[in-house]
Amino acid sequence: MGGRGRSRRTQRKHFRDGRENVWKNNDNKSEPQQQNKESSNWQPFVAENAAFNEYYKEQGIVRPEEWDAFMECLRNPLPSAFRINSSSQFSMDLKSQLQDEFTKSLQIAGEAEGIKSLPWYPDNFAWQSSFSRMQLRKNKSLERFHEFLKQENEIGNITRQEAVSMVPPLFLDVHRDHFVIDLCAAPGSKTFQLLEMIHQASEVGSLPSGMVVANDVDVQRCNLLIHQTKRMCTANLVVTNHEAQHFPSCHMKKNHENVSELGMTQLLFDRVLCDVPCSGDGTLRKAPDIWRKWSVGMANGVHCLQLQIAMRGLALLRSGGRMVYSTCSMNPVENEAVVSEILRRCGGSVELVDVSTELPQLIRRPGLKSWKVRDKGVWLASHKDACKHGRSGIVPSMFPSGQAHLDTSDDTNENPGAEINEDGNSNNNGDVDVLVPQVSSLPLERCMRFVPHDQNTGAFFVAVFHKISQLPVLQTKSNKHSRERDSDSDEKVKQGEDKDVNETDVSNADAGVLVKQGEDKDVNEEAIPVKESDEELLDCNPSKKLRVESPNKPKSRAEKANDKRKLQIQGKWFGVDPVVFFKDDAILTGIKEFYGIKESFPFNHHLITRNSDTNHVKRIYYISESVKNVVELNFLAGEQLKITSIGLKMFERQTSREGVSTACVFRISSEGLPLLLPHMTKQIACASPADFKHLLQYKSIKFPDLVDDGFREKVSTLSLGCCVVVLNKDNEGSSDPPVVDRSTIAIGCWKGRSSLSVMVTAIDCQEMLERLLVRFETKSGSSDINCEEAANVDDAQVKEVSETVTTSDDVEVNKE
Ligand SMILES: C[S@@+](CC[C@H](N)C(=O)[O-])C[C@H]1O[C@@H](n2cnc3c(N)ncnc32)[C@H](O)[C@@H]1O
Repeated sequence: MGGRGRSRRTQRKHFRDGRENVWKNNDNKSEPQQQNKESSNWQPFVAENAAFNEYYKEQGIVRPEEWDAFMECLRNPLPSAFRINSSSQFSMDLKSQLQDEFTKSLQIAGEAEGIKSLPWYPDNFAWQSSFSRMQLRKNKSLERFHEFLKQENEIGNITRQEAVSMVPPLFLDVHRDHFVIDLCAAPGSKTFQLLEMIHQASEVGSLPSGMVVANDVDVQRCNLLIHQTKRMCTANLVVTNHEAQHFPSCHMKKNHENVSELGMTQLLFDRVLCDVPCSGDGTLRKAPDIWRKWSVGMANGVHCLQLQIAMRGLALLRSGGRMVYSTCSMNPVENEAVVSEILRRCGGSVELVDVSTELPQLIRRPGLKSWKVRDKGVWLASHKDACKHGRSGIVPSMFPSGQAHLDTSDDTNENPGAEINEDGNSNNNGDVDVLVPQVSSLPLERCMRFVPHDQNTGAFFVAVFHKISQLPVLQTKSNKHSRERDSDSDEKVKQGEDKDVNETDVSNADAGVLVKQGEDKDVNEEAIPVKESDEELLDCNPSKKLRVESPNKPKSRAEKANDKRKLQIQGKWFGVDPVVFFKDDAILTGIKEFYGIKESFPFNHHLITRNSDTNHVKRIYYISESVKNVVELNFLAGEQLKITSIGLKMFERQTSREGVSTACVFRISSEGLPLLLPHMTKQIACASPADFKHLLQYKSIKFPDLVDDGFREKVSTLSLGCCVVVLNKDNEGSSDPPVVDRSTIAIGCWKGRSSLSVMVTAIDCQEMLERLLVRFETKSGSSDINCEEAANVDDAQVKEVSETVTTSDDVEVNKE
């Protein structure tokens, strides 16, 4: 069924402006220069950075003889790539169009292909073009292809995504029944991919038993994430807004009476994706401003956060589950160093998976076993060097051995340590650390490095972990730092919040202290002293506290004045509408009766709103069984999750400008229609291809202008208000209600007093028209859908859609 995705580009704009388009200013001659060089602040990008060269040559990330090819590739703009949404109704049509039409039309005379499918991506669903985004925008001969990409991306039939960025979800091995969390998810291209995997091969009208939690700390970027994932039209997604390293445990108190009913007591995941924030130098080809900004400090500065996030990810992972850690950075401090520290901290409870036999066509290189750390122009081969030089920001886990050098008291002056200074000259004083960098004994060759010149991509790093058993118990500290943290927690308790498992888990996860593993041991139970070195690591990146509303907090004047919104901030989290199960029996019975929703469809307990005031509910969202369980658990755990978006918009309150009084004020939203239609028995009419096409073309048609008598008669029997028009593909008699399958094409409409109007956005109408034209033309050469009857409909007769069609096109954050 059609009608995927509502969208506008506004929300993407600020993000795009920040990250892309930067090649516009690039002086690189491989791109046409379109910038007005007269503009006073125009600065060419220089694709060169001496510190970058020095750093990566020394780290040996590519062999010396490859260096030039590596740099040459990095200086060239990234070819644009995209993925067909495998769960889209039109996925096969799109694949055919790419294979049959664009592969030929984009072939550069006598040169390589203009587009080709990526051989390592399953089922030819991922494609890469030979053109950069800039070329697509500026080159007239690529206009049709560019329009195709934009439209299909907006609808949700494809996702434009860098090729190597598609790799991490592939190694997660996601199944339909998996609970998956994407801890750093915005802007959401990997979340979208995960959702596709969950939904793959779903029967029409049914939902998978798995679900995805997509989290990001940044509210703006969370909005982008919501915007991206809305295109997927899924009831199996929860978007949250937490610091990943502090992601709540969300488990109910032991012996809670609802435990058996719910079947789960704690929110654990089968799959965890940690696509962590990073220095991003793997994206140099699409963001050449990084050439100017790059410094070693960028990587050193995020190492601790990356580690904390990954450790939290493992704590949230079920035993037996898989976690993928990835960055778009080439820096070993953000990559192999983090992986090594994870392995050290987790002992035998986590292993690095050898995935060398998975996706054999994907070219990858093994992780580094040896590297050095650089700080403020000085090379450091061990933590000992860092101590000698008073480099407090450099922590033991950045080095291959991970070993802390604790005693810095006497030998600082005695042996200032070896170093290579800013000019690259050795200041070595005889300390072998620098000359012979540490070599890790961990199986880091199992990590995967993707370098640009191997398959004309960006650079990426991916490591796959398997959690064998519960992590070693991470303990509360008995020293001054832990006391400080404890006093924070105490304050929270005083403020009225339950001392919950989260906070304790958070500090423990931060500490990441290794102690003996205890079966079924609660993380809170034991207190074991920790080494000072762990304290250093813990403290290297202090994080902000969760912002929790305190019930006893006196109200500010602004809050008092905001009484109208009072009900909407009754949830636990400031600024986030509460998640409320919609239980208004009268409305629900009315909806079920109006659309003839079958009893077999799981309905009543699957509807939620974001408004406690049920009399003024505008939108009702549908949630899958898996998401319902998570919401219920979250309530029982004291609303640990800060949920910014959840579920699939299924019904929207609709008013008619004509003043038509309808028996049901809730219309079916385009997003919800594909799921609901197979379970509906009323308010459905089957249209001939000609009438269907007219509706898409003219948006509103007066009853006498409907071409097909049978369709006109059927429409006359429908109640006033929302209805569904299904395309009668073969133009033959169909059952009533029609049999719905994956190929069924349907649109939401509004039956007014004198006309039938579509309730689908313009872009969805256009897309559907185009797809139908292609399908019908291919099938019969000259088809009904391509008929000229539209010409008989006098344009003057086609008035504007008379009813208010409320399509919230911008990012909708499940707000009322
Ligand atoms: C590399 S991007 C993720 C890209 C995303 N996975 C995708 O494929 O579209 C890293 C994200 O981490 C988020 N982030 C940064 N610090 C974070 C934290 N402490 N917790 C959660 N997210 C964080 C950033 O806002 C950013 O959106």
